[in-house]
Amino acid sequence: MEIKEEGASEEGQHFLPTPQANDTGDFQFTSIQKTPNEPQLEFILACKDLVAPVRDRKLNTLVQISVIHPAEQGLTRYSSTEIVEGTRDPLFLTGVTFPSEYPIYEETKIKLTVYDVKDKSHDTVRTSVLPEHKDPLPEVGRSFLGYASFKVGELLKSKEQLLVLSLRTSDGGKVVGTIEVSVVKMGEIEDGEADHITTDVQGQKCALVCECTAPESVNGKDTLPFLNAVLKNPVCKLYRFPTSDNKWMRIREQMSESILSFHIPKELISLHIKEDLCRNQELKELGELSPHWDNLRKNVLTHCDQMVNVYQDILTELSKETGSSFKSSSSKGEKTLEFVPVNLHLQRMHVHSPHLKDALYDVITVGAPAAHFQGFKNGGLRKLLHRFEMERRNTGYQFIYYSPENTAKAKEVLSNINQLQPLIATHADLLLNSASQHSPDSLKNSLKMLSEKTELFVHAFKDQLVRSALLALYTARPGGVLKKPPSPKNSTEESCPQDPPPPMKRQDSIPHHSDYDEEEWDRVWANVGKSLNCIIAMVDKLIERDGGGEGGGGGSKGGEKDPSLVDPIITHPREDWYEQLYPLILTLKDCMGEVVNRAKQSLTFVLLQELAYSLPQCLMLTLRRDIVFSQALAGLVCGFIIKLHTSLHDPGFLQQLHTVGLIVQYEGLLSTYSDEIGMLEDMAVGISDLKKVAFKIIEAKSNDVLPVITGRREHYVVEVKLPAQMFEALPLQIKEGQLLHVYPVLFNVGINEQQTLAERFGDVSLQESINQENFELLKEYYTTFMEKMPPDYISHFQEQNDLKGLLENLHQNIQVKKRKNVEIMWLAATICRKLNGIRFTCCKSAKDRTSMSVTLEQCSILRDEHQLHKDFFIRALDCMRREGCRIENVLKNVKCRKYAFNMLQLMAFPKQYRPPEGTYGKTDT
Ligand SMILES: O=P(O)(O)O[C@H]1[C@H](O)[C@@H](O)[C@H](O)[C@H](O)[C@@H]1OP(=O)(O)O
Repeated sequence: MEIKEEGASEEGQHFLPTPQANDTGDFQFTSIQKTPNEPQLEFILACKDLVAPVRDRKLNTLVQISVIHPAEQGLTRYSSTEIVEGTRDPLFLTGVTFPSEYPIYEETKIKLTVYDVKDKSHDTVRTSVLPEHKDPLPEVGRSFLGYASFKVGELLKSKEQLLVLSLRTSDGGKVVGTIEVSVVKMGEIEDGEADHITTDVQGQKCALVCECTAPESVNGKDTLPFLNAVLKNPVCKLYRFPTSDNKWMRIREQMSESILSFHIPKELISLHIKEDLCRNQELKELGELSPHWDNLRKNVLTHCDQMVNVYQDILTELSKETGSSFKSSSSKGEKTLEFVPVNLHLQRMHVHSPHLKDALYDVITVGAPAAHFQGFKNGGLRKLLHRFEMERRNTGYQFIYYSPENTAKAKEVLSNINQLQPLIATHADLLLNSASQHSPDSLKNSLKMLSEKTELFVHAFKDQLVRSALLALYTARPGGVLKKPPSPKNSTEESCPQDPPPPMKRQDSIPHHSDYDEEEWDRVWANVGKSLNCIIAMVDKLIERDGGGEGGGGGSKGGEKDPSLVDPIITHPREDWYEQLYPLILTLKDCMGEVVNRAKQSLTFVLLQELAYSLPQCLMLTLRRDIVFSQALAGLVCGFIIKLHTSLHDPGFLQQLHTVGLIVQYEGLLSTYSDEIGMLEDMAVGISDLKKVAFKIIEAKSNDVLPVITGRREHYVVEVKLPAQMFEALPLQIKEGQLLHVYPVLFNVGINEQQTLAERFGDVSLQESINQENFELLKEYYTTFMEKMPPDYISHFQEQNDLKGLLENLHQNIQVKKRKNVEIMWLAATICRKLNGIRFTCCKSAKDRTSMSVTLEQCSILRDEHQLHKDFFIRALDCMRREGCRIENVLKNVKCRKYAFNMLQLMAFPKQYRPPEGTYGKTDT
């Protein structure tokens, strides 16, 4: 068949197969036998004896790979190799990979077109995916040398899965060299596995025999279906690079988006709505207040109700985005997508190198969590929150100042009450149930549970804040102040609502009122404990008299019984336990109800104070913080799930997970200049807020594997589901639902031209203090890690890693005032990887600077951990930046295959962060 390049579309579309792409119509095609979730076909290319159109011209060649689907005549551009310079026998380091989802069959035809590139700066100026051209695109800066084509089935059935094809001119006549196509299989155990292409790589003779050691199943293939439920639209790229001992390593780069980008924000917004509705209800139930406070409450409620509507509208809009898994950089300012992280991806590098175990290196790349729609004119959260708090502390009246810690405490106690009260009621009912069954063992167990929960409940109120809030609320009640007639201010307040409000009450002069009976609260509160003791005593007595008294009730504690309360109990042989216990349980519930009532109202009054000051501003700040947190959380959950799945078979990791928790390290590339200062301020708070998140692993009971979030702004629990088989293999502590903690740290180093301005004329103190503060956090984590992990683990760990040295080095680099000190990022990332942590890289859009950084990190790992040949470091870097996943990321975001840098900008970049010629330029972002 004559191949005509009809309707050739831009490379890169292959990773987004349309539904039609899978539709084979009436035709029956032969599927390729494949390992689940592994690419269907991967091959590498080399040319030999290429004939230059002009004699003596040195050839700079690349191969463009196109696909002709069997049911169609048209040709789809699929990918390209890198340009290999100055040789007639180019051996390409960039290979070709067809992911498992790609509609490829044995009948699919592959066309390989070889070009001679004359001007590299033009080579990647293939900008748009949209226009469809009838004829081959006029190739600026390159000329056609020859082409060859083959059917996938021919390659797969060929001897040793190798084809040597003649390259012909476009009229199909003249042979202009040969091209070798060789199938590769990553990570498969093959004795004496060999590459068959022998050639000279840039004058370096490579022993082209890959002596692959049996690789471990780094993919955790059994966990992949589960992981694939959250990862979507993978893009895969394949490379082979020489090692320092002249062997080959193979690298597969993969980049996937995640449906968590949208799922987590939706979950979170629903929780905010629930939390705020509940708070609004509690404000309404605060009871009668004096006119000043009542007006304040009305005002607060009006605004808070409006705010709930705002969240509801956003949720409605987001709910329309069913199935979405990617927010592009160009949508970062869209109001309805504010809660969704920008350009979130898993960037994975799978390395298969001789003599070493296969290894996976994951980085989550995402735009810095920031409130783009609200903008950065007044800075970001770090500054805004600080300023707001200072103003609140120092100005105004009309409200009582409670510190942010006290406000947070009030929210925590309220939430504990809301959780514990129904729990205690349930356990009390279970106790009655056991009593009616006359079962001593079950009675003891129920009592144990009831005692534990009630003790927690009583403990929740052991706080001075509740006392002071009770008094404050007392004085805010209409009757509360009237009891003290001598105060004219107080008496007028009741009769004359228009009068000026009472002066602000400072926290350092916590409300005090002589008529207020502080001990009343103590009595109410203590009654809960007392009524529990009555129940314990009664259970002990019932069991004892039943003849089963081998040790008393499960919950009783020496000295805690109040005999005066137990004595009046009249008992009978084989008495009705239910009847004996029922009134005591009723009393417990009543006492608890009383405590809950008072505490709830008083703490809600504390929350009223928080909202009362500078109301719209306060709510906007909360919204901003929620937005930033949502973006950060979506990334974190994605990172956590991926980490869990890839490390599930590592007992050391699992132990670390439940004894120490996980370090989560963020690399920021934002500059401390102009708007990006605000972004960094948002990001710093968003990441720090992730401390409020804990994970819990639960067994998946259905096909719905999406994580579930519970909690409220002060504390969230993310439940991650695992299939039964995997769940069973977990350590007991994790299976029992122990909360798993994360320790986020952020290190930022601005690298662009804006950072140059900041360093010369601006201020870098924000970056300095963030790095300093986060270094302390990282050090704390390391100390806990060393303390909590078992000694034999630690001694082995220390043999392998000099973490102490790395930390010292990082500290010195943070202290030293060196411009664009990118060593900080390398050290922080290395420490994170060695500590089994979750890695993130962020810039404004996670598109350009992030791409430079992750590709540099990947190649540095290949150099340091997998003996990448030192002469190939830059070539490997250029391959990844030119034809790898990250250029596809740029294309996905801005529909243009160019990093958004210009020459001037790049001159300001540290050298290793500059992309190769022809891959950057002006784009419409
Ligand atoms: O992915 P980023 O590095 O945040 O993209 C920047 C790019 O670095 C910069 O050179 C360019 O001028 C744009 O500002 C890019 O940001 P966009 O958000 O506009 O893609």
